[in-house]
Amino acid sequence: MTVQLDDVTVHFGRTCALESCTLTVAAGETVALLGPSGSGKSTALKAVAGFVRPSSGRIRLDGQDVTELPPAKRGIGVVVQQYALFPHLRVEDNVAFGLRAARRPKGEVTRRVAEMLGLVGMTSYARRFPRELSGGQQQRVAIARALAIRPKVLLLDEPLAALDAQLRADLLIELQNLRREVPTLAIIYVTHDQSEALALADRIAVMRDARLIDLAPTTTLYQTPPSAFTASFLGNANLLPIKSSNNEVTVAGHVIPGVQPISGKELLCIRPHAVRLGAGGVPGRVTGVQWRGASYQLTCEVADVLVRVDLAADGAVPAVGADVQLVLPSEACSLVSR
Ligand SMILES: Nc1ncnc2c1ncn2[C@@H]1O[C@H](COP(=O)(O)OP(=O)(O)OP(=O)(O)O)[C@@H](O)[C@H]1O
Repeated sequence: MTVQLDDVTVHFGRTCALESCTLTVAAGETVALLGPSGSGKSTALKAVAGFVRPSSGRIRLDGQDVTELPPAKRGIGVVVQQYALFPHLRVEDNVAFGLRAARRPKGEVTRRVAEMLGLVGMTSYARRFPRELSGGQQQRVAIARALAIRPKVLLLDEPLAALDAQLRADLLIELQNLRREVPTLAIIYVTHDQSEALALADRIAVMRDARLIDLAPTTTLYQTPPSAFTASFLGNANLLPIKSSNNEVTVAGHVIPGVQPISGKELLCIRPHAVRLGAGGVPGRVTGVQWRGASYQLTCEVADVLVRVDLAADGAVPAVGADVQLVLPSEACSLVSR
């Protein structure tokens, strides 16, 4: 099922929580809404679910306008950060809840509950109460419950935020498996954690100050971000001031081969792992060396900017104070606006 936000604006009193948001998520596609706290991610999700009413704009599912439809009639599965299971119901009854509310036949409910618990690896916990489960297990049950009604759209709002690092990693893998097993599901995944967005999403929509500012396939956005904000939000980024003239781009007076100027783009973005040390690069001086286990991170001063460089831990590492040349391969460079 295709999910469409068409020029959706949401106000809470005087606060504009979402401004003119337009986004289409195709069947089988996962789009992450990524952005800092308060940027409007949850509001966008709630507008799709029907929990908040847009001040203007329309929500469409497979082209059908559902803006006026109550949440329960939209056939959407929702999972939020605080698992919100019914505490007095056993796991199996939590998962069965939506099916029973829809008055599905008993045999079907039993079959479907078993199927869903199998999908999230919780079959042996069917008779437990939520309080007898870990956070990660509760979140698995919440996902099973959301999927039990066979929604064509799944909305996930920071589903891993309350979990510790190991559980987050485990559940991220489960969600990847889920995508394979329910290949037509459209998923909108709200997070402020770029690693979750990178791991899961086909496309990422970056939100800032109630606006969707950048939207592109995940790898494109990571490798060639259009703005400094998106570049930094998606991971470590060096953002180096450039000068453009005669079809050339220079960093600290040094021409970067293969990079063409673009009007309005004043910074060169390159990830620390893409910078190499070698002859013919931009001259700099090492000001810091940090061991990170699998790599070293160097800080190098180039003119008056600091450039971070990741070097494999098994190679030669220059000492603090050493003069180096930083090679910026053109295929790893993108020009971004401030
Ligand atoms: N029910 C509400 N009443 C009033 N203001 C609200 C309400 N819900 C959200 N807001 C405001 O709308 C803006 C966007 O909030 P939203 O929850 O969508 O952000 P978010 O990006 O999901 O943030 P977070 O990552 O912290 O959950 C914020 O300024 C918030 O304070």
